[in-house]
Amino acid sequence: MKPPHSWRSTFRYALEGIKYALRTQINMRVHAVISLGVIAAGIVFRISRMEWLFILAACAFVMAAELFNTAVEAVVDLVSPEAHPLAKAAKDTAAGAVLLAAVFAVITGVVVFYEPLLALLGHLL
Ligand SMILES: Nc1ncnc2c1ncn2[C@@H]1O[C@H](COP(=O)(O)OP(=O)(O)OP(=O)(O)O)[C@@H](O)[C@H]1O
Repeated sequence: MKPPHSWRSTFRYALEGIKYALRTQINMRVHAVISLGVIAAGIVFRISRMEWLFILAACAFVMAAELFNTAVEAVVDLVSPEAHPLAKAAKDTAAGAVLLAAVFAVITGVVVFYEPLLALLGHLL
């Protein structure tokens, strides 16, 4: 039996996975940039503690879904490089999870930032 990995190496492998997704998936980079922008907006607009929870959950949800999607794509490409209906089902389902998470994130962003953005526009115009 293989010896268990140390906590440190488990963490390092997880970071390698995140770096792999950032390097190979443009969508992951887009999610990361949008998440940073939304976090900056949260600081600027001084959103409430509850709003922070929703915003951070939405960002984490989208990026976790994208990481799972990347993992599914890698496994499918490994085991079924040629076209197969189950390969299609696996990739499409994983992509569906990302879409669902992204829709939740957009709704969360609108609910949280709608009023402060409107107030800011009111000041500027
Ligand atoms: N082996 C396969 N068999 C059947 N259909 C496939 C297969 N690979 C991909 N597809 C179909 O093509 C679509 C796009 O696949 P692809 O691997 O390009 O995914 P992607 O989401 O565009 O990934 P990437 O982010 O790497 O561009 C899948 O959602 C699926 O419908």
